[in-house]
Amino acid sequence: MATTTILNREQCYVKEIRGKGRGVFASRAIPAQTIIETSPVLLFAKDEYERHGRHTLLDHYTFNWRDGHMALALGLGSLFNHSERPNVSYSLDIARDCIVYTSARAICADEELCIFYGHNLWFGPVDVPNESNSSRFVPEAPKQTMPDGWDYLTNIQEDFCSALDHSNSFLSGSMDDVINEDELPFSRKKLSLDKEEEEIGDIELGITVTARCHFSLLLTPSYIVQAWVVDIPVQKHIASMLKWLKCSELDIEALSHLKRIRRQGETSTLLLGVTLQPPILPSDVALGIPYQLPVPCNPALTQTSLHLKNTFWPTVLAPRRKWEPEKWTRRKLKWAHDAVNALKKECHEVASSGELPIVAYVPKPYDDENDLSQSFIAHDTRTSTRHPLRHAALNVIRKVADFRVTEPTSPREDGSVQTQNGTQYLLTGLTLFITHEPCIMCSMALLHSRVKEVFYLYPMPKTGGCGGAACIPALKGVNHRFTIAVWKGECDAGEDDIFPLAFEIDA
Ligand SMILES: C[S@@+](CC[C@H](N)C(=O)[O-])C[C@H]1O[C@@H](n2cnc3c(N)ncnc32)[C@H](O)[C@@H]1O
Repeated sequence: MATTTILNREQCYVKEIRGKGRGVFASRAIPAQTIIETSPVLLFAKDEYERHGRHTLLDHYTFNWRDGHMALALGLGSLFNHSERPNVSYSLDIARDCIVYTSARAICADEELCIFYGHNLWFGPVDVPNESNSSRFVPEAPKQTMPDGWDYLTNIQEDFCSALDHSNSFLSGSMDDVINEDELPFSRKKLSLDKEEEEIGDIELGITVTARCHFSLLLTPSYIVQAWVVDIPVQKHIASMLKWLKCSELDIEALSHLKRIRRQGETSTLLLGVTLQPPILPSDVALGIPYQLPVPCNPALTQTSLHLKNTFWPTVLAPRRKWEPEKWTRRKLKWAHDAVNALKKECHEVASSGELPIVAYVPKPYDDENDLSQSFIAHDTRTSTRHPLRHAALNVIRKVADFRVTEPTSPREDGSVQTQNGTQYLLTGLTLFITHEPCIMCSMALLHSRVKEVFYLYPMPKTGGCGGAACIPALKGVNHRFTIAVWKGECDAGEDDIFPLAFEIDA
C-alpha cells in the first residue's frame, strides 16, 4: 500500500487505507480539544454547484455552507474519512471562510482521524475505529436533510444562537420602573385550565380520585367516579350526620366545591364521598340506602354555570380570579437579559463541539439567593453520550441536584456534615432559561421539579411540551403549574403558528 506523508502544523500525515482511499492520521498523540487543522474553503454558489459541481467528484468532498453555498475544504480538510464514532469534530467558521477540525478526545499516535458525515452516506463505510478507543462524539452532519424526529434540531445552523441579544432598549431608564406587559422582551403564555361550562352538555361530571401511592408525587393512577349520597329522612339527624362526616375519612378536598346537603322538597340528601365501595354508615341513625350520583367535577365560575350545575348537585360559586401576571422591573429584566445572553454564548460553543446546540440555564434567583447560591448551565449531551435522555433541561436539573448533595447544610454534633436528602432536584422558586422549548419529557420533569417559570427562545411545535405539541403545565390533574414565556425575536413565525392552542392561567 502506498504511503504518502504530508505534514500539517499538527504533524498529521495522509495514508492510503484499503477500501477508503486516503485518510488523515496523527503522527503523535494529540490531547482532547486540540485544533488539528484549519482549512480554508473554496465556495461555490448554489446555482453553479447545482449545474456543475454536483455532477462531479467534487460532490464527495463538499460541505453545506450558508445561503445554499457549497464549500470545498482545502488543505487536509477534504481528506478526513467518515466514522460512526468519530474522534474529530469540526465547526464551520462562516466569518473566516474556513473549517476548524478539533480532536474530540485524546488521540493516539498513528490513529486515523475521522469525522462524522451524517446518516445518508453515498458509499458503504468500512472500518470504524475500535470501540475502546472511540469517542462517543458525533459532530454535526454535513448535507443532512432527513427528518431527525426532533424538529430538524440536528440541522439547526451553528449561527442560530451565536448572536448575543444586544436589543436591550428596554433597559434604558430607572431600574426600579415596572415595565408594561407589551414592552417586555418576552411574551407569557396564558394557560386556560377551566372552561366556563355554560351549556348543559359542557358540565363535566364525576370526581377524579387518585389511588394512594407512596412512591410517586405525580403519576398516581386516577379514576373518575360518581359520588355516594344518602337520603336523611329525619331532619334532626342532619347535624349529627354532618358531624360524623367531618370525622370520617370521606370528607376529602376533591369534594370541597360541592355542598354537603341537597334539599328537594321534604327530602334532604347528604353527599358522602367517592369511595369505590358504598360507605359504611352509623348504625344508630335512621338513613336510606346509599346510592351513587354524577356530581359536577368543578366549581361554578359563572351564575349560568352555577344554575346548571345545581341541577346535578348544589355547587359552590367560585368566579375566576383575574389572571394577574407578575410585574417586572427593569432591574429584573436585566437579570433575565443577562441569562439569555449566557444561554446564547454557551449555545455557540456547544454548536461548534458537535453536540445538539441546546442549552439550559438556571441562574441564581433574582429575588432570593437562598434558593440557589450559584448559577448552573448545561447543554444537551445525547449525541456524545449516545443516551437519548440526556437533554439539556434534565442535565441542568441534575447539575443543581449534584451541587446540593455536596453542599453541607448544618454540621452534626459529631462535627460531620449533613446533606439535604431527597429534595435536591427541586427548582422551587427558580427560573429555567432554555434555548429550545422543552420537549414533553423535559416539561414533565420540570413540572416535577416545581420550577417557577420557564423561558425559551425557540418554539418546538412538533415536540414541545410547553405549548408546542402539548402544554404539560396546563394538563388537568397535574400537581404543579409553572409560568411559560417565550423570548421575543428568536422566531419569525406568527404567534398563532407557534402556539396553535390558546391557553389562559388562573393566577
Ligand atoms: C471527503 S472524501 C475523504 C477522502 C477520501 N478517502 C480520498 O481518498 O480522497 C470522501 C470519500 O472517502 C471515502 N470514504 C470516507 N469514509 C469512508 C469509510 N468509512 N469507508 C469507506 N470509504 C470512505 C468515500 O469514497 C467518500 O466518497
